[in-house]
Amino acid sequence: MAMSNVGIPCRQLYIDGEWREPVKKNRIPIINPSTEEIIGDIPAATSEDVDIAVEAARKALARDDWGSTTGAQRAKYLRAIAAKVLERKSELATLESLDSGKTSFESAADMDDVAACFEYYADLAEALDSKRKTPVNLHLDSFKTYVLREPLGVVGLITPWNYPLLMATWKVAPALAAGCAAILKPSELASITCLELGEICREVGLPPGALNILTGWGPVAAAPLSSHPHVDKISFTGSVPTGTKIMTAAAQLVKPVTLELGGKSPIVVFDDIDNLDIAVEWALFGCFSNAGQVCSATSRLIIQESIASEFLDRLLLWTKNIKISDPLEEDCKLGPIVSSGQYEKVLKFISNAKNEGATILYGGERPEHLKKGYYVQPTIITDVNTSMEIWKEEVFGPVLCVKTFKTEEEAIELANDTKYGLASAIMSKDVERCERFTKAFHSGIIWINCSQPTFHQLPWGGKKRSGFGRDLGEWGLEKYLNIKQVTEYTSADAWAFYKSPSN
Ligand SMILES: NC(=O)c1ccc[n+]([C@@H]2O[C@H](COP(=O)([O-])OP(=O)(O)OC[C@H]3O[C@@H](n4cnc5c(N)ncnc54)[C@H](O)[C@@H]3O)[C@@H](O)[C@H]2O)c1
Ligand SMILES: C[N+](C)(C)CCCC=O
Ligand code: NA
Repeated sequence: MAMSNVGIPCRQLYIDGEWREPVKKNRIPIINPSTEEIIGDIPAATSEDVDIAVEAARKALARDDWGSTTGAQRAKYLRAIAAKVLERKSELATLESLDSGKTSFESAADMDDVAACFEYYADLAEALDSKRKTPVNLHLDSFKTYVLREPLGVVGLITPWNYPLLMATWKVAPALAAGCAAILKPSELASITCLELGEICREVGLPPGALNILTGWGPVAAAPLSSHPHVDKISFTGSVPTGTKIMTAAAQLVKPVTLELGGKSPIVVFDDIDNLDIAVEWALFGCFSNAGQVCSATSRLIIQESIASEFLDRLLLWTKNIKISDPLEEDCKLGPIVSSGQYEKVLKFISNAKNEGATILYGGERPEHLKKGYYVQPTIITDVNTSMEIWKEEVFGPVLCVKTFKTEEEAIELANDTKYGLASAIMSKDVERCERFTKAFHSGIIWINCSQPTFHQLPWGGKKRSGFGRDLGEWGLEKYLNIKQVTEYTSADAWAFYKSPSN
């Protein structure tokens, strides 16, 4: 096992710019999924702490040092956060790997993305100043009108464990750029780096209450945000069942929500591809990176029959070549699943597929050389039909299922044969065909001749059961703004709708 000399910080809840013990004083153990050992603990917030954090956020909005800031002033904080993340990049990346099982390469890439995302929203915060007040010309003498873009208020940000700090950043950075006050609730399965974000905010002097970070169990520490009368919006990334609960609770208060949920995304490969190995690598990366714990994982390979056998042969060779090890080991390409619960779920999906008559072409088990840790081999499943669970449900593990097609019509039908609609990928050198598929795919993200590359300038989100609303890009900022129209009557004349009693 690779050793790490990075210590796990012992933190409290980050509320109102300081570390505070949870009211009920409870803590949750941190488990390293590679060793199954307890390596520390995190505070477990309850609704009492949520109330205190919401109050701190309200006060921050009412105070000049946060509530009256310009975008340019907020940008300075965002840039300072980005700089601190880069300063601590190697330590934060190691913490992310220890907590979530993510390979050190992927954790380091996440930290670069985190810093770049804060920088990007710093740019947008600055740009917001010139758009804060936009006149609207009605071509009327008697009215002057304009539109204000204001911070929406107090926002609850509830995030998952698969990209712990990155998924939090996709929400925290635009929320702060917009001038909102936020309460972040990261996943209980991986919260360490999000708590460190609290320390970074403290160090850069972010005004107290602008960002509060509550760790804890979802139903106890996050659910009260959805039903809190003083939380103006919930932005959520996570599973469909939790998203449904959040939307139900928020609906009682007509509270807006953004839901970034799961997926069962297709990757369609045509026989006109120039280079088999290049396509094979994208298929692999699309499903096995981050141990398949990716909402947009292209976990259904839909391959043209004419090249299926050759493609699968190459796929097997590449898959066997993946280094599975402790995530901190050099060149590790596949670490463990995040927790024992998720590990059991992934294994159950594989055994159900077998029981339903599918073939486990490769993998499906714990790698022999790893006796401890929540490791699953990269798994390829064939002889799949469209009524099987493995075709329909999100596994959130390194499990690829394969189906073949003959015609383009059949391919698109298979691709869209899902309740989800997050991402879709096509591999083909035929430009017009790629355009046809771009239009025909029912999803919010399209990848052409690749799978997974993500840029923070572009909108991220899905349709159907994958949710609605968008993170990232200008769309990721807009949802934290209240659009306020202002109409001023500028005429000296009476309105003259009613008869004046003095006449
Ligand atoms: N679309 C995307 O961008 C995206 C990105 C990452 C993950 N995901 C999805 O997330 C899922 C995996 O993440 P997960 O297991 O952490 O999801 P999850 O739904 O179990 O948990 C997500 C968050 O919700 C909280 N939560 C749990 N119960 C809650 C409740 N009753 N009310 C409010 N919050 C509650 C959890 O504590 C956690 O912080 C997968 O389905 C995956 O596809 C989607
Ligand atoms: C495509 N990325 C960068 C892996 C991000 C996926 C976010 C959701 O799991
Ligand atoms: Na963990």
